[in-house]
Amino acid sequence: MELRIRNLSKTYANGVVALDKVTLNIPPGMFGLLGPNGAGKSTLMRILATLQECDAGSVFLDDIDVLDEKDEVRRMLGYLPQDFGVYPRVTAYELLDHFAQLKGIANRNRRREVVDGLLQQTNLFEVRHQKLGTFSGGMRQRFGVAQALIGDPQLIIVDEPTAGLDPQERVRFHNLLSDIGADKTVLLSTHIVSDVADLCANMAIINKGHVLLCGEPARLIEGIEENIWARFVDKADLPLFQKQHTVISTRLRAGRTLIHVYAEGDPGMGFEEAHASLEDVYFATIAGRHNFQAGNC
Ligand SMILES: Nc1ncnc2c1ncn2[C@@H]1O[C@H](COP(=O)(O)OP(=O)(O)OP(=O)(O)O)[C@@H](O)[C@H]1O
Repeated sequence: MELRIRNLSKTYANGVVALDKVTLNIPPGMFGLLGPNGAGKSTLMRILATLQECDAGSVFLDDIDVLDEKDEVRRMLGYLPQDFGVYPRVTAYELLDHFAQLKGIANRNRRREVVDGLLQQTNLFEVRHQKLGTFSGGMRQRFGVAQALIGDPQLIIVDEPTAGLDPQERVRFHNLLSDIGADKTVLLSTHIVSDVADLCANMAIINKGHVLLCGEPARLIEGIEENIWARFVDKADLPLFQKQHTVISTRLRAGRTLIHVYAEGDPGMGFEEAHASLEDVYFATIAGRHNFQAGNC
């Protein structure tokens, strides 16, 4: 299913503009919504998940009016919120069974089939009788996906799912999401660029309630290919470089400081053209230097 968001706006009572005329097309497959903390991602996710009202705009899931036909949307939707909490003293099986009841799967045998299937899909079948309080962060997130998948939803929304996971757990979680994304519409909100680089066929960058950029990651990288320059600098000289150039990232490489700058042409001073990455696209966009648009948002 395709999600079409048009001019969606939301201002909180305290005057914070969380979303300002957000327009996006989200086709089937994995779509990454990337932005720093406070960008408006969770607000957007909650509105799409029918948990929060917007002030203006429209959202359609194929021909379902998301803002109006909430019950209809809820039947199609699986949602893993950012602050997904579990009852620590209940087992994975028990809680999933409970959620399945709430989702209206009344028949016991059918429910068992669904719950067992989801536990297997999320690799939790072996630990299904363990209490959720004993689960690692990665296991809890996979459990969160299992509950989001009850009822075979066509649209799945996951909000910041890999924060706090160790590298192995992240890989497992990514594999699970990419399996799901093969035949559903999956909207993944994150501030971790590599999550999007690894998983998403399409993406958008959002900051301060505005969509700054959208398109296919590979094409967005192509669009910035000639504008990213790199060099090592002494840490003490960093403020000087920041004054003279658009420094979009600073990182340590084996104890030395490597900077990437955005420039239309060769900035001289020993810079070399760098192999651009999605991280460069992201930081250049957030820094306001880059607004190449590949495709329609
Ligand atoms: N209930 C609320 N009342 C007032 N302001 C809010 C409320 N919820 C969010 N905000 C503000 O709206 C802006 C967008 O917040 P939102 O949580 O949607 O961003 P985010 O991109 O999901 O960030 P994070 O990853 O930190 O959750 C922020 O400035 C935030 O402080």
